[in-house]
Amino acid sequence: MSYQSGFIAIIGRPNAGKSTLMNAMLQEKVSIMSDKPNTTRNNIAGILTKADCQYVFMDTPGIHKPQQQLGRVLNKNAYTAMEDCDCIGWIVDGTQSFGTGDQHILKRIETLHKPVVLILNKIDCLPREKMMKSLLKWQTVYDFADIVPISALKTDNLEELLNVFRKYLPEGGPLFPSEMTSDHSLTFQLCEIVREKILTRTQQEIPHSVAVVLDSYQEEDEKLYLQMSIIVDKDSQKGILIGKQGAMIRAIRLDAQKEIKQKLQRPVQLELYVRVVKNWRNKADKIKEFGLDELEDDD
Ligand SMILES: Nc1nc2c(ncn2[C@@H]2O[C@H](COP(=O)(O)OP(=O)(O)OP(=O)(O)O)[C@@H](O)[C@H]2O)c(=O)[nH]1
Repeated sequence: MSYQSGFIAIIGRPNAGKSTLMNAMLQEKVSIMSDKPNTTRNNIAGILTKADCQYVFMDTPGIHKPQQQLGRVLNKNAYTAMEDCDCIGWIVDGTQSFGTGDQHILKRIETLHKPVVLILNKIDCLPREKMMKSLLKWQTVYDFADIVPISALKTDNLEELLNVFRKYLPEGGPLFPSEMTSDHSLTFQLCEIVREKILTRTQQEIPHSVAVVLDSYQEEDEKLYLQMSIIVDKDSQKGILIGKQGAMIRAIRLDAQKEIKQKLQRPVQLELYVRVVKNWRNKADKIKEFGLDELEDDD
């Protein structure tokens, strides 16, 4: 039997469960996850290699109505993945009904003429009757190549989803080495771990206002010394992130340090600094500098 390989863009509204799904399919954490919308900012490739097939999943930022330049860049990252893939996996939160956000995604999809698999997620929260109703509704929305109900969180029906995706991958050899699970650098992954811990511990505007960059990376014997900057766009946010007597930043540092240690299987010392770059989310050069706009800006 011949080998198949190709790109699958996992798209959807913020919080639909894109990153949870991708990590569950890969059985490895390649994308950070949180209950805050717009957790994912970059297109992240997660690579799953099987004996006769290689899936390259693109986890994309949630498509939303942008308020800032950063929001426009995030949407653009998602649209590019949709244009460049072999198959689109549109994931929706099954507990929510079809809304204007979905309408917007639909309009984009209609222009692309690609196979679209509708993934009805969070069925662990849906009584069977509601799930059937929802499936019927989605069938009327578009001529989907397939519709697959799943729970990304409970890893329910994921084998079926992989079998469905496979139908739409072209014949061809592996696109990446079989041992590779992500296309992002270690630096990117380490900064994302820190950002995830910030998202988990903070509320309101903070999660959307931060960027994390690596300032220095040094190895001494076995130990790794990392210095990172957390960028925020207002002085008041700096105060919140540092917290009372430094309690918040200490907690974030310890959470992140623990996960980085586990990931790298070696001793790690992490230092974090909070810097204010006023209104950075509206500055194209800063968005690029912080690694969020990987693409040429053509609109
Ligand atoms: N109950 C339930 N919760 C889920 C499921 N999948 C994801 N979630 C939760 O939904 C929230 C958002 O999940 P993410 O995977 O970060 O969503 P996302 O679509 O990547 O979000 P953005 O990066 O903001 O676009 C998290 O709190 C997840 O735990 C599921 O199958 N069932």
